Amino acid sequence: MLTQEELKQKVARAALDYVLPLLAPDVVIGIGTGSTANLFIDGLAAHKHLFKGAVSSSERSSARLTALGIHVFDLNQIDRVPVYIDGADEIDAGLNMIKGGGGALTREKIVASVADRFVCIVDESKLVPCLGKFPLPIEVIPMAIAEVSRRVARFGGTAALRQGFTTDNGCQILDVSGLRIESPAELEAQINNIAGVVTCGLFAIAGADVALLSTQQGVQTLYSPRS
Ligand SMILES: O=C(CO)[C@H](O)[C@H](O)COP(=O)(O)O
Repeated sequence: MLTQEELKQKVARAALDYVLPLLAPDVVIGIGTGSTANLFIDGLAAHKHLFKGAVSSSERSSARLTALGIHVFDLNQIDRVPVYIDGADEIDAGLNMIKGGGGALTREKIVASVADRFVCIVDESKLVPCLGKFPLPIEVIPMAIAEVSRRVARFGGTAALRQGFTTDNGCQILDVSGLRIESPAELEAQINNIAGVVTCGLFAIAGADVALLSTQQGVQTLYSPRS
């Protein structure tokens, strides 16, 4: 029986196998945030001579990439990102996700939106029939915390301020529990439309294109029904 850590290592290796054929001297790849993404970064470092560099979804990942000798570009300098590799907190069969457990959801959404392909790397504990057991992170402009909390209560959720945490964008995170997420894309649009919300951690309007799912039986590849 593989541990969750071993499952993460296997999916990080599978992500490396996925990315290696895409690497070329002019290629900049997108890299996410979290323990699974970290394992991918560590494996990628051995191949740094094969590609130009990376754009990253957090200061933490940028620091790790830089320390391993992978050049990190400002996204404003880059016009093409062939692939974005990142984990998730929950993913469903339609490759809709909840992300932001590490608080990097906004930059994750930005880098993912630039990338041609979002490849989500998860262990099987993250695959759920319906999103919402994992509290939904929402990045909020600090002055709007009380009002956004009241607004999300209308969707059936209870918001808790993530204590002692400030995002890379100088904002705060509300973690919303108790949501029943039947239409993830619809809820994503509704929450993102609340004044003061930077973005919510639902990735459903544009979910992942591919998921590499690490199971006890091996790594499975799932494709988005949208693609
Ligand atoms: O969205 C994220 C960070 O904001 C991560 O992708 C998510 O929290 C999964 O992390 P891990 O790979 O450590 O389980």
